[in-house]
Parts: sequence; structure tokens; C-alpha cells
Amino acid sequence: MDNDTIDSIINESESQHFVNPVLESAYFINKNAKDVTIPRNSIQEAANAIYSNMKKMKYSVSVWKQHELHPKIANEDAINWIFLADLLNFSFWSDLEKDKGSNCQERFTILYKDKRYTGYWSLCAAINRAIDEGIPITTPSVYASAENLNDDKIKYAFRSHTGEEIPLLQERINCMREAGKILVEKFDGSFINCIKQSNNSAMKLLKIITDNFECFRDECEFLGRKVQLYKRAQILIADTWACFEGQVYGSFNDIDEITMFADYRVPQALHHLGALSYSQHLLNMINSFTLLPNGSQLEIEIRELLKRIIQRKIQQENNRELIPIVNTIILDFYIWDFANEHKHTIKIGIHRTRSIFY
Ligand SMILES: Nc1nc2c(c(CN[C@H]3C=C[C@H](O)[C@@H]3O)cn2[C@@H]2O[C@H](COP(=O)(O)O)[C@@H](O)[C@H]2O)c(=O)[nH]1
Repeated sequence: MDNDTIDSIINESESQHFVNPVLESAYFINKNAKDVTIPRNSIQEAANAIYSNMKKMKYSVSVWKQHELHPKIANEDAINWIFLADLLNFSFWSDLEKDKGSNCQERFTILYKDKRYTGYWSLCAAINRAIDEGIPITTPSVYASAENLNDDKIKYAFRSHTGEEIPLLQERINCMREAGKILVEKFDGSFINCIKQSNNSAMKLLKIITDNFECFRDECEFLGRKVQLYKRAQILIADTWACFEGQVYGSFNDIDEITMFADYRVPQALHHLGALSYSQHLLNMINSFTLLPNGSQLEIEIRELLKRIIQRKIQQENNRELIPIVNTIILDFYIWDFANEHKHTIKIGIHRTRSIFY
């Protein structure tokens, strides 16, 4: 794909109407980005590498349930599990990494069935361990109030195998209380009722989530304008869609409007693959483990563009039957899984913002 095509994808925002506010924000951010750019000379190579690996792996929506810690049966329990997991799906990186490296053994770790889990997987392991121990931790009416599940019990559920506790533990408890109460008071105690109110529209569900749950409403100001990032709200919809493989509670007629998710792990992989380039200023901050203020989510737009470039390539090569569904979600899941697999060998570090939003 020549640079003109890439430029046309990057600039196609000028003319189009945005259904998803996150995408509108992404294009605004990109037009004004100074620390993160698309390296014209390597974006195509990155797209080729991702495309051929996904094809080789036949990476598809069915991968979601294959993860050992994810629910295996798509039912109401799975909906409750996904809601809690994506309510708390943020900020697992450890302060110890600065001195002891990303693979340091003292970082927060959950021991579950004799296996050590860190990062996002530590959250999944803690939830599954609590369920095995008879703690009804995924039931909204239970975690809504301290009378039903007190703070100490939640702290016990997230107890670490090491000396470091889970980052932002009190903020996680606050999220459980807030979201549990709202589900009980406004949605009869289940996220399923939010899904039903969305009438099979992912965009309507995104609005229901961000209108009703403050802890999912990650917006920030960028150059004087409010921008929507909505990472956990989108991944909540994505995980629901993936678990049900687009059926029943996962059936959304506009699922392709969901953008990729602005976390701290995928940018690391995109930079490694040559799909992102950082200014020296940003590189210095990342390499020195400097905490970045919220607002360094310039990567949303880049990932969105990468999706466009890869999908354009797939249409060009007319190989869609080899990868039945390549939408933004599958692309993001693949890149995240790649990043997670290579996180200790990838040279560039993650950007560090302590936040309940990602
Ligand atoms: N963009 C994006 N961000 C994602 C995920 C996931 C988990 N997805 C699983 C489910 C289906 C997929 O196949 C994955 O197996 C977690 N995160 C974010 O990463 C960070 C945690 O990183 P680490 O500390 O290294 O575990 C944290 O911000 C968390 O919110 C994703 O898929 N996409």
C-alpha cells in the first residue's frame, strides 16, 4: 500500500460522520498529536506481519473462550463474570518494575491452582479463586454493599502471593460498590438488562454504560476539548460479544463500530511492530518509568488506522474466508495477546499512568 493510500486512510476522517464518539475523539487527537505518529515507512510492514500471523493462527472470536481463565459457557454467570472483570480491568503494572524489571517476582501475583498469575490474568485468577472458595464475588447485589460482602472479604479475595497488593485496591472496591448499586437500583441487579435495553446496538449499550456508570466514563480534556476514550466500556461490550460469539446477549448489529482499546500494553506491541513511533521526549519518559498524566492515549487513533490498513489489505487480498471475522475487536485482542506473550522481550516499555480507566 503506497503512502498516498495510507495518507488517504489517515485523512479520511475529514469527511465522515462518526457513529462512535471515541473515533471522533481519536481523529481530533491525531490531527493534533505531537508525541505519537504513524511511521509511513513501517506501517505497511506492521500490517503485513499482523495480517499473516492472524491468518496463520486462524485467529478468531473463538479464541476468547479458549483462554484458560475465561468462562467456558456463555450464560448469565458469564455475563456477571465479564461485568466484574471489566469493571476492574485496569492498572496492573507494578511500581517495583522500575528497579527490578517487568518480570520481578515480588510484584502483585495471584496463586491459583498452583499457578502464578500477574497482570490482567491475576484479576481473572482472583475472581475464579473467589468463586471456588464460595465467595459470590460476581453477584452485583452482593458486591453492591458492605453488609453483603465487606471490604475485608474483598481484600481477602484479591490477596497476593507476594508482599505487594493489587494496585488501587480501594479504588476497585469503590468501583464495585458504585456499579453494584446502580445495577441493583436501575437494572434489576444484572448487566443483562443493560444489554436488553440496547436493542442489539453496541453504540446504544456504550451510551447506557457511560451515561449510568461513572467509573466507566473515561473522558479527558485534550487541547481544551473533551475527548471520549471509554476503554473499559468498550472492552466490556467486546468481551460480551466474544464470549457469546455474536449470538444471544452478544448479538450486536453494529459491533464493528467498536474501536480498539486504549490500554498500556497494545501500544508497546504496536511500537515494537513499527506501527507507532514516539518522540524522543515520550521515549525518555517511558524509559525512565516517568508517570504520564492521563491524556497520553494518543494511540487510539493509530490503532483505529492500523485496523483500517489491515482490513483494507485483507479486502485487497480477498482472503476474508481465512479470517472469518477481522474487526477492530479481534485485531485488538490479537495484538494484546501478542504483546502479553512478548512483554518481557519487547524493548520499549509501557507508558505509566495510574488510572482506574485502563
Ligand atoms: N487493548 C486491550 N487491552 C487489554 C486487553 C486485556 C485482556 N483481553 C483478553 C481477553 C481477550 C483477549 O484475547 C485477551 O486475551 C486487558 N487489557 C488491558 O491491558 C492492561 C493489562 O496488561 P497486563 O498488565 O500486561 O496484563 C490493562 O490496561 C488492561 O485493561 C485486550 O484484549 N485489549
